[in-house]
Amino acid sequence: MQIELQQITKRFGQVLANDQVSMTVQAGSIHGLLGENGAGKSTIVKVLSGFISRDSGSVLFDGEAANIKTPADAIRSGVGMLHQDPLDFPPLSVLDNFVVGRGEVLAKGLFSGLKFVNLDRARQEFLRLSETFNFSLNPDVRVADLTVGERQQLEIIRLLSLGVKTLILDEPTTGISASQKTALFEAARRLAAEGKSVIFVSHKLEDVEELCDRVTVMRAGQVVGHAEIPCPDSVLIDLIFGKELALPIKPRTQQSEPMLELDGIVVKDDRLTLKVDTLTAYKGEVIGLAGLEGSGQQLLLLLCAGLMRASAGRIEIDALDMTQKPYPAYLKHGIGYSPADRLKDGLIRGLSIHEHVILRQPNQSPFIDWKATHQTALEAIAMFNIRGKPHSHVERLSGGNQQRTQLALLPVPLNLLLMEHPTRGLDIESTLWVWQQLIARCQTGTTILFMSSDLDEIMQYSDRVLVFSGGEVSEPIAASELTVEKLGQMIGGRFE
Ligand SMILES: Nc1ncnc2c1ncn2[C@@H]1O[C@H](COP(=O)(O)OP(=O)(O)OP(=O)(O)O)[C@@H](O)[C@H]1O
Repeated sequence: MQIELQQITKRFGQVLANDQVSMTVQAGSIHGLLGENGAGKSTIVKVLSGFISRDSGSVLFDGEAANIKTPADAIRSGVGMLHQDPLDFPPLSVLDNFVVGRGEVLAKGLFSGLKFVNLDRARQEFLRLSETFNFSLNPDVRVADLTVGERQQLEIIRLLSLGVKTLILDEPTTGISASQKTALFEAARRLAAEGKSVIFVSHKLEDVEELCDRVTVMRAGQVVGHAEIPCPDSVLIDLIFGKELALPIKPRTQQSEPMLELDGIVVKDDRLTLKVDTLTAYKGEVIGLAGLEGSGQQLLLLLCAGLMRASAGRIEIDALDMTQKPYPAYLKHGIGYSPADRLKDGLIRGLSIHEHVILRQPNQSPFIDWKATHQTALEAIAMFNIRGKPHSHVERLSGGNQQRTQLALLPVPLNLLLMEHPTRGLDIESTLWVWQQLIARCQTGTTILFMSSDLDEIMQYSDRVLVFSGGEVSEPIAASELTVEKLGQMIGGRFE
């Protein structure tokens, strides 16, 4: 099915998110959609998939005007979207999620609106599709127990079973393993070979170059260009940002004064027991935590942030014994935490940037100084280059601007900064900018521990790396002694 978007305009209040956007996606192609944070990519694909309505413009499927008002309309017309955070029902089983949105009308009369699902037939179809795409999914486990990559696989086959001919993937490679990414790319290529089309929204140029046939680039709500792949990185970067970008350089840290010392640590959650015999992180050092999601990296970060207690062992930060101390003691001792799920754990939906700034102020007075805090919010917005106003609600900011807001709220100075996926969902320029800020903090003595599923990021910015595999942790390894291939093997459990 050929898709044509013609002069789509969408405004949110004063923000012109899509300004006369036109693009054509050919049947049988994989079409990349690139652009910096806030460029308008999610808005245009949400218009196409019926999640938001356009103000003006038209959508044509195979030359015919399409009237899409809801996601169900879009799916009926053959367009389905895989969201960055899959829109599934975690307490239900995989099979129950698979049958959502389908069924046959069997009854007439009083019950004529009801649809019935033949679960045996659905199971057969589920297993067939799962096998076709090499997705190893168990229909009987709860979705809450799946990894992000498996939830994506489930959503893909659910959409395909509903007859989708154009699949929109919104940043699908963040937070999934290398093998899941291979299976995802193979599935996309298979769909294109069958004459279906894939729209691939991403910030990762290497993924776009590996997968796409052509790309459309957006900036500030408008389409600024199209390119056939292969295309040099420099051309794409120039289209995306309108300028060249320079990599921030991190000087290697001298291992002198310890900042964090762990000894005989055992920390558990309901899935995993993590043991760390000894670990010393030095002032100004960056330690990258590599591993599949759920291998213990987050447990270590939560422990060091005082958000989880160890069942054994000792933790010392900047020469102070913090073992079993409560969370406020960690805050007071200059420990900062930046969670991956910005809207669930980092920021508060429904509150503005200004209100977040107020919450961060030390409350020496029972009264709020609205004028002074408004000024502080303005300064944070200017300093962190946030595209938003003090009164902007955080859930309305683009992903990149939410991350900038979260960083702007971290106290200065900090002894220890613990970060989950510091640049997940950020465009290249924002990623470089975030690391510039983090490197500047290290130069004033802050120690950073960060987890990331992006092995290049781990290699590029870490002084040393810890590899996690099923609760086991490697010795710290100098990043200079690692390659991405070696790191990949270690993540697979080959520590020797
Ligand atoms: N529901 C909304 N209400 C108000 N403004 C919104 C809403 N959704 C998006 N915007 C604004 O529209 C602009 C485009 O946002 P959009 O999410 O489409 O960008 P994006 O290119 O997908 O960014 P990112 O890569 O960061 O996800 C941004 O300025 C954003 O703040």
